[in-house]
Amino acid sequence: MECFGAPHMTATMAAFTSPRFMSYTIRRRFSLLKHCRFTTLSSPSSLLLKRIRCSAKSDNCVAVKEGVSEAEKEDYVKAGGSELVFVQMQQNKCMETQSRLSQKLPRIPIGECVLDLVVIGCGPAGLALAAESAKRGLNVGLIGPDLPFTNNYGVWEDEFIGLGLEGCIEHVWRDTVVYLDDNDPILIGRAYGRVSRDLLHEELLRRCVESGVSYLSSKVERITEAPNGQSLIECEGNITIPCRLATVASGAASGKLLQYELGGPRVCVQTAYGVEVEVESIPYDPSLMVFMDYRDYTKHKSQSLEAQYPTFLYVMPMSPTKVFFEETCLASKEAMPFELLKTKLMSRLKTMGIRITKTYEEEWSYIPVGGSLPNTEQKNLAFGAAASMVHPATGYSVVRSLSEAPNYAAVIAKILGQGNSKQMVDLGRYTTNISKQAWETLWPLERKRQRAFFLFGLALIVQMDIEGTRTFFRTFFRLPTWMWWGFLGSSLSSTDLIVFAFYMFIIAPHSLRMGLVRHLLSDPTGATMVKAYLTI
Ligand SMILES: CC(C)=CCC/C(C)=C/C=C/C(C)=C/C=C/C(C)=C/C=C/C=C(C)/C=C/C=C(C)/C=C/C=C(\C)CCC=C(C)C
Repeated sequence: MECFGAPHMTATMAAFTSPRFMSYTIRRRFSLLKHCRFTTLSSPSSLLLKRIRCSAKSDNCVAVKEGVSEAEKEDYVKAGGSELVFVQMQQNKCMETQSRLSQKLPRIPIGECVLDLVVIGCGPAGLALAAESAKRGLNVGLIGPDLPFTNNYGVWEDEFIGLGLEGCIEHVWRDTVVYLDDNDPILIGRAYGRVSRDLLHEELLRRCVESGVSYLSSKVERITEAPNGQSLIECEGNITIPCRLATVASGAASGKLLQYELGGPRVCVQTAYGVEVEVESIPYDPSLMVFMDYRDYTKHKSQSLEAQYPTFLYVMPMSPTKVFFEETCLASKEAMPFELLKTKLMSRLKTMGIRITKTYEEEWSYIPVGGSLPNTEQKNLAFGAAASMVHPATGYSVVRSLSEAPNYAAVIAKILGQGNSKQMVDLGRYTTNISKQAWETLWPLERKRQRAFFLFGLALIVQMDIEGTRTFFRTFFRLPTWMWWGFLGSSLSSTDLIVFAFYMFIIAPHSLRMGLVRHLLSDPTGATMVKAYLTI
């Protein structure tokens, strides 16, 4: 669930890149900006440009399969595609609906004090953590580009109610449905909501204002450590902000500010292409959200596409004729090309007899899943996707970040409170150890075990063909509700996950059982999972 679009000219691209990860969302909006081209939300890098390219001539964004050379990158910059253009464009756009952080939050006083905590990144995870930390009496600064939220999140309604954020849900479906084949659909019995990115932004910003967070609209170049143990946040424009602790919450692109464990599992990718459209009619019940439609719409006409990248349709009917469709590849080793996703979506809709009469928005989504954990020996902390908090087997993360922010903030406040600022300044090493306590709160052994299990599941999913995927999810959704609800919400303990695994094994058809055992014995994630469970 996410972004939007523009017709002939506007292409916005929110991109997050790092040597380790790359994540981006590209939006087009079909009405407003006329002269914009493209840029990245965070720093453009050659890695990003290898994957994405926007045509400066046509002003349309296209995802490209081939790499983009440094020379082409330079040509692009010469042609006027600068980060600044993008940021301005984003800001012009967001001003329609979302407040600027810099309008509502006081500016970080530069050169006047040492902040307790700097949170880098202004997405949901960053805002939530900044607000929660300031609420606990810390002097908190938030740093990042003053850009709007571009994602439209989909959430289980009960989880958002639990966070006190139900007011940010713009549409609720009383139930959710999964189609795996032409047999009976599976009714999940759980209400699903579409989060309004505007309302969520407003609410989290309000919490920052109320708790006294200060703000600097800038891009962080690096974090260094002063001899006295302070962290120095070096921002563009030669601005340096000293603080006692820094937490990076700038998404999966935070690689240059953080260190990650070496030799971890490879990063896989969840890709999706979506459109919000007006149609003549839809063959779905508008009161139900379609979580996954894995039905064979090609009727075997397009075997190669299905075999290479099994995808499903994610559908949010907003009314009997207004609907959001998203063709989604749950996870693959290599990113599924966006053009292919789009072709599949259009061909699926055509086969289903769905005629689009108007397109409101278009969205591309790229979410890295899996990969390594941050190195918990480092002094700088992380939160949200930067801290590998994205659920490896589903790609969901916002609920986990929002729900863990209060506890994480409490631990940060506690450990900063353990040493007065003199101790912290004098004893750099002491501060490092203090960070370790916070890391262990985020990634205790128990969480690491759960994650090892999810990574095992992710490795299993990416090797399945479409038929295997259908069999797998037929089994998954036959588990007792608490099990698969808990699995999707990351709330099963590592012991629960063992029960989950055995249950799944027992009810699985023979072919899947064999697959599970083979995977356990042969895939490296199987051995890692067993090791994680044996570590005490
Ligand atoms: C923008 C945004 C944010 C977004 C966009 C895109 C989209 C739309 C997305 C969507 C998504 C979704 C819907 C998702 C979903 C997902 C799911 C459902 C998932 C699930 C998963 C599951 C799993 C992984 C499981 C696993 C399991 C296992 C691993 C098991 C195991 C077992 C065993 C091992 C057994 C053994 C035994 C013996 C040996 C005896």
